Amino acid sequence: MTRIAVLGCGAIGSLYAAHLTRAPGVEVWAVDPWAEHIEAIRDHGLRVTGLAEFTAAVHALTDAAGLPPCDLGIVATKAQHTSAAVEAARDALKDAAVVSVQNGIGNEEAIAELLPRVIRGTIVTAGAVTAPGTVRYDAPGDTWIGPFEPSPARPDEIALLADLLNRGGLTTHALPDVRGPQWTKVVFNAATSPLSALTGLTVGEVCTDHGLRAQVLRLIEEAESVCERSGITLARDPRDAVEEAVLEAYGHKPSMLQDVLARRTTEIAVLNGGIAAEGRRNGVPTPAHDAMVALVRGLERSWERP
Ligand SMILES: NC(=O)C1=CN([C@@H]2O[C@H](COP(=O)(O)OP(=O)(O)OC[C@H]3O[C@@H](n4cnc5c(N)ncnc54)[C@H](OP(=O)(O)O)[C@@H]3O)[C@@H](O)[C@H]2O)C=CC1
Ligand SMILES: CC(C)(CO)C(=O)C(=O)O
Repeated sequence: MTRIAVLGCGAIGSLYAAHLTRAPGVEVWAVDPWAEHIEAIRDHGLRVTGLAEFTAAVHALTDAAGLPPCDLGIVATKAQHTSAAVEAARDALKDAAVVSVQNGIGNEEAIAELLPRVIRGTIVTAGAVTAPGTVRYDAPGDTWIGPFEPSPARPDEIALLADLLNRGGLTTHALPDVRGPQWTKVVFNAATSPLSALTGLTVGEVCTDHGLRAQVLRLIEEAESVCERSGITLARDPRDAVEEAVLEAYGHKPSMLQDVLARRTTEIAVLNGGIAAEGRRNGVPTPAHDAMVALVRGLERSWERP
């Protein structure tokens, strides 16, 4: 039996937790502070709607102190909660290989500060929690996992996680180096999510609006210059990811827009902020990404008004 902890049981954590229960010999434990959601999962199971329709039996907790020792961990909180979530689950995960399925740059570094064996991950799966205990699966998408170079998980652990995700129904690729797919996703998110968050438009609406599309392309070009200078080879042209999003996820509200609608702090610091920081390290100017950071931070600040 493989015991897997999922830290953060929101949209992505719920999708990964539910699908993993479909792999043979897996026990899934999910942790999330949202008491109503956890109670609904305990009482009725975790319900998936949309692209897949099933209900999964997941052990659900509001406090990571109740986790048993686990073989694998999946971090699916927003980036700003990574350290707190992993710290709380540290005992249960001390012998586990732990993957980040989050967006942005720096989550693996945060996990590796607390745990010894880390898996770099990136995903294109999309969804949203629609009611306590229910997650809607919005867009299909692959998952890429591989060693986090400074504190790598063992190859057999990475292969096991890939196998279980595949058997659970989430197409997963285990690669020796996941930086290309990860940066491709980061560039896509940074080029589209803040524009969605600032306008309230879905990813498809942003990418098909004449004026906004020009900004999307400008953000992509700027990020490509950063990657080029840093020696990061993107796995694909981010413009193709934009076309794909229009076709496959037109109506999806990116998680950054979901945050803005709920007036929660966004992940702008690890998306556009991550690209801008990498640019600064290597002397590549990033005025368009800097503007996105300033605008989204300004929006967040406006919520502080009484
Ligand atoms: N939604 C999507 O379609 C996609 C999201 N992603 C990425 O996946 C990651 C997760 O996003 P998403 O699922 O949308 O986010 P959600 O906000 O839906 O879920 C995150 C959950 O983590 C919980 N949480 C906060 N702090 C802790 C903690 N200390 N321990 C355990 N749980 C905690 C949150 O609770 P609370 O709300 O109370 O803070 C929330 O329920 C992000 O990095 C996002 O960018 C990637 C691809 C697509
Ligand atoms: C699904 C996708 C790609 C949409 O932009 C995403 O990563 C998000 O919602 O944060």
